[in-house]
Amino acid sequence: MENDRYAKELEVAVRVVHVACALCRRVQEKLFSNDSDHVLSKDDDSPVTVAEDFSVQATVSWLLSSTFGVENVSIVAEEDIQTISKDDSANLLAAVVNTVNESLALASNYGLQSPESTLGNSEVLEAIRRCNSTGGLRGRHWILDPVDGTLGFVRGDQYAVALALIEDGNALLGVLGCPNYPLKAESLNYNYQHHHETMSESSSLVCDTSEKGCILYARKGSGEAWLQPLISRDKVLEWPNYAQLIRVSSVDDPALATLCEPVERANSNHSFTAGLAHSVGLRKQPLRVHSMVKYAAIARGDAEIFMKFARSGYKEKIWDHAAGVVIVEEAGGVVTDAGGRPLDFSKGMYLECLDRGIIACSGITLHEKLIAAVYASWDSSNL
Ligand SMILES: Nc1ncnc2c1ncn2[C@@H]1O[C@H](COP(=O)(O)OS(=O)(=O)O)[C@@H](OP(=O)(O)O)[C@H]1O
Ligand SMILES: [Mg+2]
Repeated sequence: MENDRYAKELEVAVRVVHVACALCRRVQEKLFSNDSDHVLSKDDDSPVTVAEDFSVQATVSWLLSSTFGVENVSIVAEEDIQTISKDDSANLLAAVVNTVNESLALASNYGLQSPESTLGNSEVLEAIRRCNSTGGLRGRHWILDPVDGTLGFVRGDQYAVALALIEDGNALLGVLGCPNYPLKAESLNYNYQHHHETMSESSSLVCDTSEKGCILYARKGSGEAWLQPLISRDKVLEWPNYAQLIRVSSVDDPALATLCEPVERANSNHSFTAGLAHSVGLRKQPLRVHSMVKYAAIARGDAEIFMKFARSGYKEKIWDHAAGVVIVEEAGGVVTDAGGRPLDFSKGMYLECLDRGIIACSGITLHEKLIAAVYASWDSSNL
């Protein structure tokens, strides 16, 4: 039956992302209790929790392979095996193996199989190495960003675990774990560190922990996007875990619409997007949000527009978008490049054919206005 297609894959993917989010929350708790061993540096010098990235990648890889069979699982993921296989990476590997085993031991709480015995170095390395697919036009591939928005993660702000399934180049399933996105978002400027300080000052707020963090997911063509709360660590995940349907905002008046964009100027040209925003009549201050939580915000109706215009020469990666695009589209939104074309996930690891930038909107009215504004202003921009 058409409706049952990919139902198992989607359920497993959501359960796996629950495990990954629980892992991230544990690491982040350690990070903010002054355990700074977790903060290492990536080759590009951006602060990043390298151990965390590898741990999530190994955990997701092991769980998908044990559920569907190693031979049936191809994964395209952000982290490659080089960094962790170096001779001087023994401490990093030990930390990762430890975190992976802690996480997998809890997998049965999420309805997944835990390993019969703890994994050794070589098994964890093998799980990471298996994520070496490059995707493409043929076959079925899982697309994973283990920790998207690493800056947001180290700042105690927004970050996401993103898992998508593409088949023959089409993004079919999207799952976004957003561990710091409150279920009832008064503000996307929500800050984890501040939240914890406030909680320790006031015991009456302790019950709020269950209100923090959610997973969004959707299957392409279903016309439905769902949100589940994360569960606290002493609970067992009962499917479908209070899943609720989500829908994009119905606001189509630019004066009332909220724009979301990357925090870092290096990742998107803020002055160009400000020009577009002004020319279509946006009046509100833009929200700068780390990670694919921007897609989650559009899908949930907390904002109406997401735009990203990277500097020329930067190639967008499929794992930074695939899960978010499926969820926004099924929640009723529109996502294209700046030429109005759908994002093409069939060209390998990169969005090779991307025209200039990405525009995601809650509806077609805002989207058409923005595309027209890009055409009107592109030539005078310096991008
Ligand atoms: N120069 C440049 N331009 C555009 N995009 C870049 C660039 N460098 C990195 N990246 C990718 O952007 C991902 C983070 O995007 P965000 O929207 O979360 O950025 S921001 O933190 O809000 O500024 C980030 O994902 P993560 O590495 O998973 O955090 C990168 O894949
Ligand atoms: Mg990313």
